[in-house]
Amino acid sequence: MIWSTSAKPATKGRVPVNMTSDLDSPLLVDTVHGPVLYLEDVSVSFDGFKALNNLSLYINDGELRCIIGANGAGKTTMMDVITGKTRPDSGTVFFGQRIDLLTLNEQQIANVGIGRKFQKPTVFEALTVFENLELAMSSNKSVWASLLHKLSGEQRDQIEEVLALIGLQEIPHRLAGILSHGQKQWLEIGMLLMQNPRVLLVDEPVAGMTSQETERTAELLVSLAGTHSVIVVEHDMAFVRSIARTVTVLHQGSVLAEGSMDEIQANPKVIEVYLGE
Ligand SMILES: Nc1ncnc2c1ncn2[C@@H]1O[C@H](COP(=O)(O)OP(=O)(O)OP(=O)(O)O)[C@@H](O)[C@H]1O
Repeated sequence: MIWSTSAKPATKGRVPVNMTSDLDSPLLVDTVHGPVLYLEDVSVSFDGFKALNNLSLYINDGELRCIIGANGAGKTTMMDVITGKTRPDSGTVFFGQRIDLLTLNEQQIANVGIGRKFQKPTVFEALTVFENLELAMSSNKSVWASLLHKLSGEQRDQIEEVLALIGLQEIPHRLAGILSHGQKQWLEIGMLLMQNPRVLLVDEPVAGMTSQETERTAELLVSLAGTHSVIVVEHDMAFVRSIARTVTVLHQGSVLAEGSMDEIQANPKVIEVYLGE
């Protein structure tokens, strides 16, 4: 992708790290002139080994992007860089035009609107579906303070809305511990949604799911795109085909190819290093 001068993030308008109070609202994110997420020339080395090698990646507002790549291609490292878990050795990572993610810590990055769903669900098993969502809404309170806090009508509406989105509206009072694997994954996506993220990073969402659960997850992620940008890292190619508009193939820490699933599968470089394995 070629950047026009106006579309490049303005380094002059960087948000300094100490302005945490201003970073609570996802509304700060300015995407009028460009992507919601902008990674350019990002490199990460572990003991001299380049896990990311001048990686450049641009995610548009509201798009659903699938990232694929063989083991060790750099997918997890890429997500770690976006979410502040790993600091790159070099490169630029912006959220919208103004927010330099490399100046923020993990909590601040979550607060400005980048949510991450790890592969393994981490719901509170002893609490109900509803309580898990309630808890996810309030990032600063303790568990008990959150649960004893009286919900406003608006908050209740938000929980009901998310329950419907994740398909658990019939079972809000079921303990999370007895949900199926798929339901736990949806609940965790719901917990992320309670924070109103602008960007959602989702790691292998359908691993271990039944085919019915996989189908339901595809519908859920597709329905989230538009109002959120959704980045899905996934190995299941049939699933990727079922949801993807644009697929990015990572290889040895940089982008090998990008395009529709048909373009990717016909790309000789991709066939050689990944699909042809
Ligand atoms: N903390 C670390 N220390 C040393 N090497 C690391 C570390 N994290 C990742 N690597 C190496 O960097 C490379 C990229 O790893 P990464 O986990 O990003 O790949 P991946 O595409 O997510 O792979 P997978 O599909 O297996 O999860 C791998 O060779 C990995 O061994």
